[in-house]
Amino acid sequence: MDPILNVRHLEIKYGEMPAVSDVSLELMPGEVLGVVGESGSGKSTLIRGIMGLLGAGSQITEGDICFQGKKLLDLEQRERRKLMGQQMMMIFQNPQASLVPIRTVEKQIYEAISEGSRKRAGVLNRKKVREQALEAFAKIGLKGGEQILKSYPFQLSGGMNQRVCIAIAMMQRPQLLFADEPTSALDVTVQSQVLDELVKLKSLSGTAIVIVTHNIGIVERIADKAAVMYQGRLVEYGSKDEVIQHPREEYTKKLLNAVLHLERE
Ligand SMILES: Nc1ncnc2c1ncn2[C@@H]1O[C@H](COP(=O)(O)OP(=O)(O)OP(=O)(O)O)[C@@H](O)[C@H]1O
Repeated sequence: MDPILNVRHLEIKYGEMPAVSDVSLELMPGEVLGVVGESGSGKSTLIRGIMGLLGAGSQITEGDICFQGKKLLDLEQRERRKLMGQQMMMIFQNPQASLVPIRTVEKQIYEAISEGSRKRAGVLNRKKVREQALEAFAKIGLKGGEQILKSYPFQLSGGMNQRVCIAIAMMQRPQLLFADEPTSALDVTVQSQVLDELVKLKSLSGTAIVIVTHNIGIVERIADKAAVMYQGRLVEYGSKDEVIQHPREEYTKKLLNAVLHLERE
C-alpha cells in the first residue's frame, strides 16, 4: 500500500521567519497521527501549509507534499481546491472560520455535501442529507438536531458549531482529515463521543487523520503515530507507543511528566 500523505523536508516561513523547519512525515490510509507541542511550536502552520490554507505573508519555502502520489505544490490552485472538501478536509480550532455566518446550518451542510459529492453521486436528495445530518448529530451528542438545522452559526455555542463541522466531516468521509484541537471547546463526556466517532471514521471509511492537540491523553486514545513539535521542528516522530513510552528528547519527557502530573492532581 502507498502512503496517502508524504511530507518531505517542509519549511514554512512568515516573512523571513521560519515557523516550520525540515518536517517530514508519512501517513497510510486509515492511520491517525497525533501532533502535540506547546503553543507557538508550529502545529497549526504545518497543517494549514499541507492543506494549502496559509494566509498572505506566509509561504512554503522548501520541501514537497504528496497526497495520493500527487505533488500538491505542483497542482494549479483550482485543482488543489477541488481536492479540498472532497478528499481532504479540515476541522478548525475555531469553527466559525469554516461556517458561513449568513446561512442556516441545514443549508451549509447541504452545500458542503453536494460540493463534495458532485463527482460521486450527481443530484443529492435534500431529505436524505437532512436525515444523515440528524443521525451524525445524534452520534456526537448534539441534541435538538431539528432546531440546530434551522439555526445560524451565531445562534449556536462554539462547541455546537465545532460539532456541526465534525458532523460534516463524518458525512463526507474524506480520505484525509486534519483536525486542529477538534474537541477543545467540548466538555469531557462529549469529547469522548467525538473521539469515538473519529475512530469509527478511520476504521469504517479508511480516513487518515492528523489531529493536533495539547492533550496527550487524546493521542494515547486514538492515534497510531505521534509527533512532538518544538520550535517548528518534529523533535519526536514514530509509533505512539515508542513516543509516549520511550521518549528520546528531554522536551518530550518534560511534556509527558507535566501531563501525568496534572492527571494525578
Ligand atoms: N499570521 C502570522 N504571522 C506571523 N507569524 C505567525 C502567524 N501565525 C503564526 N505565527 C508564528 O508562527 C509560529 C507557529 O505558530 P502556530 O500557530 O503554527 O503554532 P501552534 O503550535 O499551532 O500554536 P497553538 O497551539 O497556540 O495554536 C509562532 O511563532 C507564531 O507566532
